[in-house]
Parts: sequence; C-alpha cells; structure tokens
Amino acid sequence: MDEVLSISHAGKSRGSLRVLEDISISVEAGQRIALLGHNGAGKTTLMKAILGLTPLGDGQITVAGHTPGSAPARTTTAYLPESVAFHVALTGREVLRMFAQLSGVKPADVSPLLDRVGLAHAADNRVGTYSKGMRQRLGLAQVLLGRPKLALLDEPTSGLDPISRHELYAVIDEMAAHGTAVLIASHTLTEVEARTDRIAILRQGKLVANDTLANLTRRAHLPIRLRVRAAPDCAADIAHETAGARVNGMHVEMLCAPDDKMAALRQLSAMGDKVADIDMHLPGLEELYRHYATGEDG
Ligand SMILES: Nc1ncnc2c1ncn2[C@@H]1O[C@H](COP(=O)(O)OP(=O)(O)OP(=O)(O)O)[C@@H](O)[C@H]1O
Repeated sequence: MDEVLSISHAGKSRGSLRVLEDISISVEAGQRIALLGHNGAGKTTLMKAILGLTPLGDGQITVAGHTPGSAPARTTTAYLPESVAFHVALTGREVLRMFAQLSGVKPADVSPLLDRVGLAHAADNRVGTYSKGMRQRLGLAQVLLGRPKLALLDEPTSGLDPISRHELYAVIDEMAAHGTAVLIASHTLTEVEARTDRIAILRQGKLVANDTLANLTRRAHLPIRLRVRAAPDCAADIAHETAGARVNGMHVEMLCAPDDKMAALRQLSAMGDKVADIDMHLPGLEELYRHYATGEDG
C-alpha cells in the first residue's frame, strides 16, 4: 500500500463549534476520492489543514509521511482553489512559466502541459480573455506542473458546461493514472459520481460516509417508489390492498425496500385489470447524498 495522504482522528474547534470531529481518511497513490458535504460541513477546513494553513486541535495529518506545511509536504502537494485567479495581463504560457520557475520545473516543459489541458491554441492569449473553463484548465495545468503526489481540487468544475467538465475530468483521470492521489471537494454527488474511486461525506464536521458508491448505495437501503395507475374506480381497492397512499384520484404510491420489490410487483400483478400501469422510481444519487449528508431518508 502506497499511502499518500493519511488523516488520523483529525479534530478542530472554532470557539464553541466543533468544525472537525474525529476524521480518519487514507488516500493511496492513484486513488481519486471525493469529499462531499453541505456548506459549512468542514471541507475547506479539512483541505486547509492538509495544506498546513490551519492547525488541527486533535489528531494528525501526514502527506507522503510529512507534516502539512513543511517544505517536503509543500513540494508534494498541489492545490486548485475554487475560483482560480491569475494575473489578467499575462498570457497562459507566461503564467505557467512563472509557476514553473517558482517550482523549479524547466520552462520547456510548459508547452506539452498546455497541450494536455487543451489550451495550446490560446497559450499566447492574455488570461483576461479566457473563459471560466479556460482559467480552470490553466489552473489544472499549474497543478500538473510539479507532478505532485497529492492534488487537492476544490470544486474544480463549478460553473463549467458538461463538455468542459468531461474534459477536465479526463485530465484528472490521467493524473491519477500517473500515480497522483486526488482529493476533489464538491457539493454534489452527481458531479463526481463516475469519476472517483471513493466518496467521503462530511456532515457538521463528522465523517458520515467513506466508501465506494456501490457500497454506499447498498448500505443506505433507500426505498423504491412504485407509482400505480389504477383502472377507473379501482384506486381505493389498490390503496387498501397495498397499504399505499392515494395520489391525484387515479394513482396509488407505495414504497418498498429493494429486497421486497419483486414481491410488491407480484402483488400488483395479481390484481389483474385493476392495475392499468406501474412506474418504478429507483433512488438516485440526489436521494443517496441527502440520506448521508442530512441524515434524512430518500
Ligand atoms: N475563519 C473562520 N472563523 C470561524 N469559523 C469558521 C472559519 N472558517 C470556517 N468556519 C466555520 O467552520 C465550519 C466549517 O466551514 P468550512 O468552510 O470548512 O465548510 P465547507 O464544507 O468548506 O463549506 P462550503 O461548502 O460553504 O465551502 C462552518 O461552520 C464555518 O462557519
């Protein structure tokens, strides 16, 4: 196991508020992990602690074995803030050259990077003329510069259109394939669904989930909603037999556990012509996120 980021029983208070409570997360080389949570859940605080910008009250964090903020940890870690801002009068190439100099990378290495993030055509245009998506790509190129062992990306695709988002994630995937551990903070599960190996969810400073999407789905055991359209004058019968709730006169809605789905369908099928149609609504990512992030069901 090649552990890059180790967070062990991290805790922090701000005044009387516990903003991080006993958080333990481990991320290995090449792993992509999403850090999700509502506003104020503690994502930024945790990222700042990993960067060594804010001290923990309890527990410990190490980055490739080093203390956050130490010189070896800093050269190992790259950070893309949510709203990345560069000097508007510089071109993309000049911005990257400047960062290359700061981190001791050869200037010749800048062109392939611009190409890799899809900015080769605009490399010599001023950043002030870039769209939000282009600025995010430049930010990602800056993250890629020093071949970091750990990349912290704060809402990397917020405000991007679906195609730009897709392209940005392709670069993130490539980065992980080269062995970088990637931590992506986000507000939504739909955003990171297929692009991460593991999902960690913070709720009021506590880690309430840390697993693969498949395991989280299984464990949440969210109900399936069956919406039955009744034949004329049959809604009351169906509602009575299934203990479902009548909706809009013609419909009956029932909830069933995933394991009871076939039994419920068989019961409906046995009612013959009384049932005109059935719609099945499987719990989606939004429901799953709500389940973990707020503690509510579905
Ligand atoms: N500098 C600060 N001083 C006092 N309280 C703070 C400070 N920074 C954050 N907090 C509080 O700590 C808690 C966690 O905030 P944090 O910014 O880490 O959440 P977040 O999950 O990143 O939220 P968002 O999605 O809005 O960025 C919140 O209750 C916030 O009000």
